[in-house]
Amino acid sequence: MIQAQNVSKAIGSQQVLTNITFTVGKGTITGIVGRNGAGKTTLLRTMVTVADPDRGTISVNGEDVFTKPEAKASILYVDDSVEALKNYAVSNVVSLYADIYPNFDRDYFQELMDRFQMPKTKKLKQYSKGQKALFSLILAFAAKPEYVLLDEPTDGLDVIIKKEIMRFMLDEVAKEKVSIIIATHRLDELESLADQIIILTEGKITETFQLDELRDTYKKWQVVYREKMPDSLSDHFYILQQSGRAYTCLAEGNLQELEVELQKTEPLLYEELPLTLEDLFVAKLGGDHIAE
Ligand SMILES: Nc1ncnc2c1ncn2[C@@H]1O[C@H](COP(=O)(O)OP(=O)(O)OP(=O)(O)O)[C@@H](O)[C@H]1O
Repeated sequence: MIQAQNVSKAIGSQQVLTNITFTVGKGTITGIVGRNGAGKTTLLRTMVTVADPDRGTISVNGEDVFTKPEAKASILYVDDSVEALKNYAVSNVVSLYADIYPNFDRDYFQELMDRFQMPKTKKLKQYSKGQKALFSLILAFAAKPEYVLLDEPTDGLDVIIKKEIMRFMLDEVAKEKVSIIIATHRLDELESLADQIIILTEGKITETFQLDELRDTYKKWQVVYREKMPDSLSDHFYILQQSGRAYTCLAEGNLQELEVELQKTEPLLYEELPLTLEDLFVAKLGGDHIAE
């Protein structure tokens, strides 16, 4: 388990992180979502001690990462540093990783290279931007860390590869019990992936959501009335969209009771629709916090 407690950091005169507190459990995926400049990268860099906090602590399984090097060694941060190695041969970069990370698994590395059909080039610079991003991920997971921190991991990747990577990450979490923390400004990419979402706004955590709990408390329905939706429903039903007499709404609370309430209003028809993260965010935060 990683725990950040009251982490604060200023860069120059700017307060970049303020009282950041959260927990990441073993074998889970956490999304840190925020707009550009919200402090996501600074938070990840602090977690791997590249940046020092002014206050607060970060621990792995109870051990402080700043005082216990072995605690830090279980976290691997994937940024764009592969770009800096672009003049190196692929084999040299693999050797470098194998030297740094004692659990690096060369067979698994090769398996992943084949799975993602990575071209057998000699130099890293022969990879496209997307292939370099993919290569960084392959290196990271082949190193078999306990925690992987990813900064905008799917930037520059096409839709098909993105989907494959999402599936791959879910497999890794299920199979290897690795925990993944993804910093992103794309909420939609965390759909059906994250267990927990942390919203970072101007360096502060403004919301933390456990997705299981959210899905137990919300339901989305499309409801059509002969005339309009009765006012009696509006307290527990958040209208996401209205088109004439058809409403797409989100119900919050005791969902069984609310469905009975809905039936009592005798709609012409109503049906349940799949819930998306974006719906939840619009309902919960009024749309202001959706990172675009
Ligand atoms: N080395 C630095 N010098 C000065 N300011 C910095 C430095 N690094 C970060 N900042 C400032 O800290 C704030 C947070 O930056 P950070 O890169 O952590 O945000 P981010 O959420 O990762 O943004 P993005 O989504 O654009 O990558 C920004 O306002 C940025 O300008």
